Amino acid sequence: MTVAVHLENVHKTYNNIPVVNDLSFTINAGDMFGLLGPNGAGKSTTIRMLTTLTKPSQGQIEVFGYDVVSQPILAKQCLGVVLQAISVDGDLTVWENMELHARLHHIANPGRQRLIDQWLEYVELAPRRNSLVKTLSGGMKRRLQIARALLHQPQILFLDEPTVGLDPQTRRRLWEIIRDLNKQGMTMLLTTHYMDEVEYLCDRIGIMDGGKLISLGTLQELRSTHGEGLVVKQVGERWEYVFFPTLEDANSYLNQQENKTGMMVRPSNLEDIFVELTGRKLD
Ligand SMILES: Nc1ncnc2c1ncn2[C@@H]1O[C@H](COP(=O)(O)OP(=O)(O)OP(=O)(O)O)[C@@H](O)[C@H]1O
Repeated sequence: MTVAVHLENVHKTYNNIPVVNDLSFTINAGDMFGLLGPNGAGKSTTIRMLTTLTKPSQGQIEVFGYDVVSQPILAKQCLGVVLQAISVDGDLTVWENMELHARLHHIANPGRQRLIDQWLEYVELAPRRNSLVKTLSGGMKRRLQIARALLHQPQILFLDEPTVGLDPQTRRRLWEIIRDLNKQGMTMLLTTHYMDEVEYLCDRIGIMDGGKLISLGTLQELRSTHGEGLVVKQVGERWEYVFFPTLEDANSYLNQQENKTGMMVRPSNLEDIFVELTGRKLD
């Protein structure tokens, strides 16, 4: 199994304040990995370190075997990145944005034109190739960012909150693109604070809070660790959640109760686990 990303005891501090704290995990080639966490958890900082945009204060990061600090150029050749802020130039056309990026990556013709055509076609922006980027919708700009990030044929794509601020239909469309790229063999790491996004897209999930990785695994592994069955109890004005190893355990607990008023059993989900781990809900 080829290792795509490896972080070992990674720390990042800004003005002596830790924002990423002792992060260690591995992503294998072909994985679709989701980093879930609330605002300020350290997800963007982690992506910035992984993509050589900022250096870790401590620890080691490798992308496809290349150290991001000592071999940044080689690491950058393997990776594509779609940052949270729309980073395409609004005063250039779609085509010019692609062309500029391709030239920056020293992609020579005739291959350059073919690759631009291919990726614009893929993200369904070919009909808008001569439009100024500032005239595109948010979803189109995001798709352009993705097409641009794929031009130099990276092995891994990093997406920082790719669907934030997009309407539900546009989100779904982007999800299909992300999923399809992964099916074609592209390793993906995406950050998000949307539960449904990780549940729908990701085969492994890392939960970050306060700069730390507080849980890691597949959804099924997380559910097995924290409990697959849940009893929800109404206590006065609030709801109390009690985890049980299995749904049957939760049911038998409920059956033993004399007064079952305000109690309900259901399978646990990612949101329950997140709330259990962090003590709060995501926005
Ligand atoms: N350049 C910087 N200088 C100082 N503090 C920073 C800098 N970049 C990030 N931080 C701080 O680091 C913490 C983590 O921020 P980060 O953007 O990595 O979190 P996040 O999980 O991606 O959240 P969001 O979803 O809001 O982007 C925050 O408290 C943020 O204010």
